[in-house]
Amino acid sequence: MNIPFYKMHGIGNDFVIIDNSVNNIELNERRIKTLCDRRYGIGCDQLIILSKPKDSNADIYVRFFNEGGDEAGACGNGSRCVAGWLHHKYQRKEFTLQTNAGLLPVEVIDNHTMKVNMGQPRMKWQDIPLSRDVDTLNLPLSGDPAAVSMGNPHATFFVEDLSTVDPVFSGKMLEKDPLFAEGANIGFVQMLDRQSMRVRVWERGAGLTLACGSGACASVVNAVRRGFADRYCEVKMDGGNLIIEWDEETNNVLMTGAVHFSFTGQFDLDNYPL
Ligand SMILES: N[C@@H](CCC[C@H](N)C(=O)O)C(=O)O
Repeated sequence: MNIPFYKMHGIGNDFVIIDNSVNNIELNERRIKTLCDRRYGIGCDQLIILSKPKDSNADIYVRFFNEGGDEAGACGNGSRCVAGWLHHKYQRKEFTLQTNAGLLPVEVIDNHTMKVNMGQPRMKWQDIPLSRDVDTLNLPLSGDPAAVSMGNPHATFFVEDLSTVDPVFSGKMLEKDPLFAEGANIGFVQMLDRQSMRVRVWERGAGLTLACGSGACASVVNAVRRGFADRYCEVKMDGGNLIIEWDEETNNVLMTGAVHFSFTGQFDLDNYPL
């Protein structure tokens, strides 16, 4: 059985998108891992499954799976790519995505630029979630990171010089620290000035990616909380740049950046056994 898929990326963070409202394929960890595997499958950082929304205010229900097989509540770049996919299909300028982290309004700026409202950051230790009651602005870990949830858990390390950090070594070690009840995405941030920063993120369940949208949001939120940044920042990642705005009135975090279709195709479901 041949299943259509769409390969997209948001500044290098790449996704395989499957419209399951049409196909209804059965998913399990093994099948997800195989689809995401760059050696044997199509290959991507995250698999995105679209289906009919349960909420009548939403246009589509979106689920994100890391290449490791686990499900994530939020994915910023993935949400922007789904906005690009919807725009391509329906030629509208506004959509609402239903995700496991809530309803996310998206705005089409132009054919390749999408703005997602990622909602309000959560800073209480239980909401991140951490495994115990600690100050989320200064976690009791070496390097003094700050934690926040953008619908998924993030820890942000502020460093003087990003070129001295090995995000693979440190990320691997920290992702599953017992302080993070459900693991965490580990971000490393070098402030350039109050409105720009360089960021690299070791993603939970996916490793070092070229960009992480929710990680960019978390970096700006934590930089503002620490007094390092203004609420409007350019975040420079290995794959490109994002504009992040943390709105003072609504407390929502807005993310704007480019999305691109890489290719579309079909895969034979029989090669992806359950
Ligand atoms: N690439 C993403 C985040 C994907 C999920 C993350 N790895 C997690 O497990 O929370 C983004 O752009 O936000």
